[in-house]
Amino acid sequence: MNVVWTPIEGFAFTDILYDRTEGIARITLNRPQVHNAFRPETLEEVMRALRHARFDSSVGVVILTGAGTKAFCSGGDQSVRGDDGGYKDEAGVHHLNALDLQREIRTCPKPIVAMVAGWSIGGGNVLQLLCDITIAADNARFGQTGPKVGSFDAGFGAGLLARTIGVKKAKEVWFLCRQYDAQEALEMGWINAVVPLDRLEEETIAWCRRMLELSPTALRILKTAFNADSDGLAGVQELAGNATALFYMTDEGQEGRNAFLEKRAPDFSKFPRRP
Ligand SMILES: CC(C)(COP(=O)(O)OP(=O)(O)OC[C@H]1O[C@@H](n2cnc3c(N)ncnc32)[C@H](O)[C@@H]1OP(=O)(O)O)[C@@H](O)C(=O)NCCC(=O)NCCSC(=O)CCC(=O)c1ccccc1C(=O)O
Repeated sequence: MNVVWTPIEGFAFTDILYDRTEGIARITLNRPQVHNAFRPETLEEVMRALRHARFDSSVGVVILTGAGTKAFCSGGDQSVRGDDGGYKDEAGVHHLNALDLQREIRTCPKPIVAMVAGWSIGGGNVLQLLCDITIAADNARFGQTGPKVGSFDAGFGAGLLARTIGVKKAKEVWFLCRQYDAQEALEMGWINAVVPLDRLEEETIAWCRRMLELSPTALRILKTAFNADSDGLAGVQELAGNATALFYMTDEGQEGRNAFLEKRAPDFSKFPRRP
């Protein structure tokens, strides 16, 4: 399969690549010299691209991946980890903005697919976990290193992992800091599929194409529903926002607005009171 990727113009990214094919936008972490470890600038760029993909109505699915075949992402770049509570940007300001990206992955109303070759480690593996679907190559290896390098992700990194692979396994992952191959990850329910490395892109595109054939509104609301309970009231807010958006598209919702604008009493009598 020959997929033609077209760069998306208008950005001067240094740490990521951003391109598209059909209705699929692809964001590539592009720091292969450090196994695609992220620094604050990397995460800002991913968030900019993700927001752009979100508001581009011709995009239905987003792929998050890493450059090359050796790594998806090895987490926070330890060489810019500072002593003041975060990772330093080029101006010396400390950030923990992986957490911002985590939330944006969850609240993006379009499915996000992690396409993983090689290492998926530390905060990089948490990003993989947060993606809606993960397709891994047979050379992929997954793990958390926090307790080894003086870090931890006690938010989604622990809680969502426990929901995904079970509490005992999640504790094992974090307490032992072992690495797991793609087949083991698949058996744990950590990822969705393992494919030969040379078919990774083809298979990922096939999964994306399937989602592009389906109702975008149904996928959008299902994504929100999967996150709603673990996001608490913010999750309910998002789910409810979808209901409001749909209601705004109905004659009944529009009657209220029209009556206000026309300075008359609304007439809701023609709308059924469904059982
Ligand atoms: C991934 C490895 C197991 C791969 O090992 P190997 O194949 O032997 O390759 P190496 O020779 O080790 O690596 C090649 C090259 O890359 C450099 N490198 C790799 N990973 C990193 C990294 N994370 N940071 C900086 N540099 C990295 C490595 O030094 C080599 O460079 P040379 O110049 O060639 O020597 C192995 O590389 C490995 O274990 N890497 C480290 C994995 C790790 O511990 N990552 C950090 C985990 S902590 C984290 O990610 C927290 C971030 C986070 O998201 C977060 C969490 C909770 C709250 C807030 C936050 C937040 O906002 O940050």
